[in-house]
Amino acid sequence: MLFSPYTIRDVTFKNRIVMSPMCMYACDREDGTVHNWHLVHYATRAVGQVGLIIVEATAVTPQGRISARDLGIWDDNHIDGLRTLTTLVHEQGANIGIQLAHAGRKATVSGEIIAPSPIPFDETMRTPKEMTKADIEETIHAFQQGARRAKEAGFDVIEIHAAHGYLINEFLSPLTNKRTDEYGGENRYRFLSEIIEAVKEVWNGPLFVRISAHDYHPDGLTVKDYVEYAKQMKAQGVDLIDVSSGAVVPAKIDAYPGYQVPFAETIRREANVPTGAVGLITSGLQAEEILRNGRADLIFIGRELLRNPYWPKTASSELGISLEAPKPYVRGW
Ligand SMILES: Cc1cc2nc3c(=O)[nH]c(=O)nc-3n(C[C@H](O)[C@H](O)[C@H](O)COP(=O)(O)O)c2cc1C
Repeated sequence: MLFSPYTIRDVTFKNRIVMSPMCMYACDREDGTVHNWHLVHYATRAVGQVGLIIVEATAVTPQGRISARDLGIWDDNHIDGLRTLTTLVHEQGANIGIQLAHAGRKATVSGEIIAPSPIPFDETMRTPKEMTKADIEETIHAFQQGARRAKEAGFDVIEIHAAHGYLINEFLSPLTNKRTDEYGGENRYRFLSEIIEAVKEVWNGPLFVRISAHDYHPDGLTVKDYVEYAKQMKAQGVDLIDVSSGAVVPAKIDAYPGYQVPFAETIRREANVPTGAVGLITSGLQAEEILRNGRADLIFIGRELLRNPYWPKTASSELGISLEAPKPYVRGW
């Protein structure tokens, strides 16, 4: 199944292997524009026969950057570089998506940082400003403008980053959202809901949302809560939930092969929505097991693709499948 195509809306990925979004902190001029590094890095994984490449967390506002060297999509000037990137990846036969992100209280750029509530991540981080209604509206609009620019740049998929303790995740979790207005309490989902709505006004392609399905804290959210959120996302037209976990509050995570797969499986079964599995998936057999047992629909590979851009080739050999080579490589494949 790993090498069978998968269709969402009008886009068909040639296999189920997804390059997980990974920050490169490689913008040269600290202005968020695509650098040669990004072109080489992503195109290499396309040559390596990854079906769908999801470009790293890309900031929808300058203050929403995790670091000053993050990619950005807050200005129309970013579109040209991103279009060069999508063209290059398409030429190598892969699909390409982008992760739209706002770091919230985990932003490390200079200037004010914002979050649903004025609570710092830990003692080393700054205290964020509590967002006003106007801040919330502006940020939702920034996600919409980011989606519009992603469309103009030629991306096939948009992934909204609602995981890892960044801004949207901070609204979802009761550990970080202490608001008493209509974005807090029972309505912690509202911010994400309004972002999805705003994005869908300008984007009708495949839409993924990455979540942290467990807060790893006694008072935090668990996968049960995320089954309910996932049902709402599905009702709003989200096509796939990319299931990660943690990083909302400092907590030790016991990471072992496939440690997050049970979350993807539970959400897939109980919310009846396609899921992506991610986290220490490093072998073809492991990926095949996840797909065949109906635990997820797509397999996201992170660090293993940093070590080995030809991982799809490695996985196909492991599964005894012959994978077509890029033409110039036929003699050595
Ligand atoms: C260098 C690096 C950068 C990352 N940046 C992002 C990111 O931009 N967005 C995101 O959702 N996850 C990010 N992650 C998490 C990965 O996408 C992935 O979920 C995680 O590494 C677990 O998968 P793996 O065991 O296959 O690496 C990053 C991970 C690494 C190692």
